[in-house]
Amino acid sequence: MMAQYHGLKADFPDTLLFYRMGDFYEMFYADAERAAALLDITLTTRGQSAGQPIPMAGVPFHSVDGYLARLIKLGESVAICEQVGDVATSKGPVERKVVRVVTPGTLTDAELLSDKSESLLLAVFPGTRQRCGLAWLAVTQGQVHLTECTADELPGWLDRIGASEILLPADAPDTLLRSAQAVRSAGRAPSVTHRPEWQFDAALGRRKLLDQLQTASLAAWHAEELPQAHAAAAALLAYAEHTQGRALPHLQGLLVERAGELIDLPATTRRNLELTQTLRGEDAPTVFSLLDTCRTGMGSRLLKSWLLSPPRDRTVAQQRLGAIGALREHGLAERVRTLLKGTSDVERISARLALGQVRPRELVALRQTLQKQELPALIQQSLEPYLAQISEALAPPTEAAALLQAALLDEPAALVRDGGVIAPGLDAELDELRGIADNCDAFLVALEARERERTGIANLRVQFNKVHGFYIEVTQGQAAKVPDDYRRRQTLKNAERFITPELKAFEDKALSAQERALAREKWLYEQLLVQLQPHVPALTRFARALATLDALAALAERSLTLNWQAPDFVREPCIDIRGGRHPVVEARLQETTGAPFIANDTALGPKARLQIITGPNMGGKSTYMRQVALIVLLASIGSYVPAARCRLGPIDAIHTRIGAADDLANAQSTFMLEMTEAAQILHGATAQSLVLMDEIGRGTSTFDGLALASGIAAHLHDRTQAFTLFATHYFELTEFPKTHHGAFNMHVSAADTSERGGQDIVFLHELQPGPASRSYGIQVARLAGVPTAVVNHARHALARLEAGAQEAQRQVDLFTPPPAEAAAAEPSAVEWALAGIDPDALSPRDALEALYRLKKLADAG
Ligand SMILES: Nc1ncnc2c1ncn2[C@@H]1O[C@H](COP(=O)(O)OP(=O)(O)OP(=O)(O)O)[C@@H](O)[C@H]1O
Repeated sequence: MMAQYHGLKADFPDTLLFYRMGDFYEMFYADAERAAALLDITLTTRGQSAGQPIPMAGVPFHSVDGYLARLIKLGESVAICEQVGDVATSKGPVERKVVRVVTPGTLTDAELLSDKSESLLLAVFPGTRQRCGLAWLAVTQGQVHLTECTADELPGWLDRIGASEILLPADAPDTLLRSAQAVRSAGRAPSVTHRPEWQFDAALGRRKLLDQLQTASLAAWHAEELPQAHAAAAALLAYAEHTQGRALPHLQGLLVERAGELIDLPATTRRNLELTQTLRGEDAPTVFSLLDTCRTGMGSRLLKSWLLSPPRDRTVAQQRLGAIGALREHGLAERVRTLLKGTSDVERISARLALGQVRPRELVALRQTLQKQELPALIQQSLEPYLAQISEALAPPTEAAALLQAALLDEPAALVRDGGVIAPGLDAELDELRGIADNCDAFLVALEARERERTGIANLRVQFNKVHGFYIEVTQGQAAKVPDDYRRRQTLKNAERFITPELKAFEDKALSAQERALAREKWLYEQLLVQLQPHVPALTRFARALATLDALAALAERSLTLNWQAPDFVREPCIDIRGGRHPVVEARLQETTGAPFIANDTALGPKARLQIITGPNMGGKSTYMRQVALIVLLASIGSYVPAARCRLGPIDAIHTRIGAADDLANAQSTFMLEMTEAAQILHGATAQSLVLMDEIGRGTSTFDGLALASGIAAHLHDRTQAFTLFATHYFELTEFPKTHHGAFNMHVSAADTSERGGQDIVFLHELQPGPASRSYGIQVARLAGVPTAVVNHARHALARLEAGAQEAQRQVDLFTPPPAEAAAAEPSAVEWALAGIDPDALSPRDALEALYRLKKLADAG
């Protein structure tokens, strides 16, 4: 047995091997020690090897899911090895096989997956000449995604994809490994798995994709010219198949994603806007938790993917807005949502069906969903084109429904091996086997009656004994009358005992009827899965339509409940918002104090593109800036927005530099992090980007900070020309608009009632034109309970400082650009890029690409 174990383990050196022994999965040697530590299970020993006891640890097979879930969370992978041979006929240890490998990026088990998020597997091929290929998928979805990018762009892509597991070639450079390990998806680093280099082969990948899509060319997907991505796809598909122990017939979609198609949402933006996680790492309250009133898991997952990947092109958003508009009418959204209640997760069930892992109860849930006919009929009533399109895809695959109806009991057992899954009437043999087991006597009585009639022997008897089994007994006097097909089994003094082919067959069946009924059910179930396979693509389409409708209906419901309005998209550059609100803060206020949220306007355009926002702490600056970004994002995914009106021009990115959380894990100081993020924004933002800068520079001394903040504001205004919201505590910056025509001052209002005999400062949260008249830091400190003596001290110090500062400011002009020579001393972006090009090493295609790149840089500069 240990020899068999070692043979199997050799194929999975880095994976925990769960070796099935009776009712347990056992682990040995280092696996046992690791699992015992991770799972807190007992480490024992078994037998000896080279004079040493063999460490062993095990988990019971019936509770394996819980242990798997814990191991996967810890980033481990597990190879499940089952007994596949027949215990009764095996000589030596029963044949065993690894039937599948459970890894963080290839989960399919309903118990291990979250309803609301995908578990993604990503393969990265470092490629040649600085061009990387990426291919990714969720095994529970039907689509492979491809892209190619430069090495510089890679971290951005890794962040956006947020894979649970990343495949790299064994010889991947260290920089790539570090980039992969730096990604955080839901607060966790992905597990990195190395695969042999030869698996990253472009020709192989292309062929695999063609096979998967059953097509002769990838041109229809615009995926022919992506050799690096093909190489990644080769490793991706091979690994996915390897883990599932089979082909993945349901992967029939391909999507090429190109940089420039999506609005850029860097990881910092996703975090700062608290899109799917709060800054503390919780799931709620977030924008997604507020939006997600979907009725199904697949709807929630789709909505989340919409939120995180807003397209730049407005076609999709317009389409969704049209559908939401129609769903808002005549209570259609609510009717749809009522019908969607109780809908099963068709997407995941279809994937598990394709992988042969689906359980009987999932199929019954699928059947119930397929039998609901009201939804397409209801949607059909709407004349809205996108809903009409969805309604067509919502016609359930009736043949699959019929197969399921005929095959399965209404309340089947949880597992096929327990029996009680297949419906009566599907299979005569199973019905008979069950009949025998349930009703052996009745069969024998009926047989006896038939044989008496056939032979004319009135006292013929059908009987059973343990030694001889079933027999037909005829008295000696009547023995001559027996038909030819009677075979003598035993002769007694005054009776003959016979067996007939029919009775022999019955005997075989009866003796093992129950066992055989179980085996037959298992076989029939497998047959059912085979028969259902051709319907998987239709089921996947059906699932997609349901999920889309669910997500749209949720957005429609939200827009009605939260009083949101449809945005307008325009060609001219602008962000024009009337009565904008921060949806999450508004909802929180309503839940807690019941205080109203104060709506604010935003008017940004080419001539007024940089707001300098001042005002007291707690005044609402961060809330205001985030709300603008959220309204832009929500509009871009095709949702209604929390505003009375919103006109929005083209947007290519939302950049944010907010807050000052130390990134201790990466050993970066607050200030270093602040500047790294600022640098990324200054390099990445364009005139179509929205940039949020919250108190940049406060991580260092006043002069340093102020000088940097003014330099950054000037760059964003003069060079980048992005739409910028620039919140600051440096009053000096309120002078900025005087010399920069595209900048203007705004402030959040507050009233200090202390001077009028009141106790507190009152925040009005209203954004008003012009700079704040004064700083309220000291009032806020008093509000927070800082001792009066300290507050008084601070007041005096402030008065002295202000007097000094006025004097100093007269002498320094912060916003004068540096002398021309100093600026020229630094090479421009184009010069930098040129220095990095070696003309002799370029192919004609690369040269052309480089030329385009340089041109773009020059234009941006
Ligand atoms: N428009 C608004 N209407 C009602 N309440 C608001 C509004 N804006 C902000 N608030 C309330 O004020 C609180 C503080 O807002 P916010 O964090 O935006 O202030 P801030 O000016 O950025 O403060 P700091 O400079 O200290 O970060 C919010 O948590 C919210 O409860």
